[in-house]
Amino acid sequence: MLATNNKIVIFDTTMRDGELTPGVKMNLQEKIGIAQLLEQMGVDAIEVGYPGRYEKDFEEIFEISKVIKTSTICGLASSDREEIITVAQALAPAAKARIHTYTNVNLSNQSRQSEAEVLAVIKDSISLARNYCDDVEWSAFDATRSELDFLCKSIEVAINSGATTISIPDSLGLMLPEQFAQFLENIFNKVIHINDAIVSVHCHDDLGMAVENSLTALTCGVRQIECAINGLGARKGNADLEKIVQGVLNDGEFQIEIDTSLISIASELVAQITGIEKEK
Ligand SMILES: CC(C)C(=O)C(=O)O
Repeated sequence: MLATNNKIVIFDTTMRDGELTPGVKMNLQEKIGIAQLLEQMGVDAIEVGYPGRYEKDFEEIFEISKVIKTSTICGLASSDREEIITVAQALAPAAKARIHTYTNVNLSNQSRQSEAEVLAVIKDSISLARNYCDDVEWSAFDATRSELDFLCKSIEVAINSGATTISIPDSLGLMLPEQFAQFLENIFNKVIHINDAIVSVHCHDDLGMAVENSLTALTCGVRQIECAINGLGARKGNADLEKIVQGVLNDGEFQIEIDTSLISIASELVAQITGIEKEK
């Protein structure tokens, strides 16, 4: 069943996935400047870092959580207990906090765990995150290379365990728009409680399809798009925030609350900090 609400949540990952762009590192002051501009712009959720993996990200999330009031501040963790507790501690000062936790659902990638074990990991990690935070996003890492029935079972467990946003990443950017739409439609048809959570997409641009795939996803019921200023992100990057916002506005069917006049200022600021100009 399709979602009926037409509000699109804009989730920015310039400072988390964007920091995986080859050669890019941002310091605390730079991240504070970017976060303030994203907040002014009206970005709903700002992902600042991954403190379980990168020590410097703890202080960045903690300090940015003190200054940002209207946008949700988000930090990433794997399903590991210590990583979830660390991100919860980093988010402690936030007015609006989100724990984003992920689990690899492509079992062909890891022969160590059975389906039942992975489902238990999903349940335990999300339940733990919910003890700290009412707003928990769960990402099905490598979803587009996973087995569909297992992916759907995983999503059902994630929702039943308290995830409020479910993200379906195209982690390696392998999908073409029609394929991705069919894949998402299958998920919406098979997961019984899918409309109890906001469904998100996180598309990588390896085939140059991140923006098109993300916008196509809206017609399938997706209501959050993960994107980055100047399309920064691992390998070829993530969906470019400016193109996503413009695409949503042009469509006219969805509601979005972004001050578009600030996007070029953010683009220039991020280009100056990273040394990477936006591709036209
Ligand atoms: C952790 C997840 C969201 C990710 O970055 C990816 O799948 O690309």
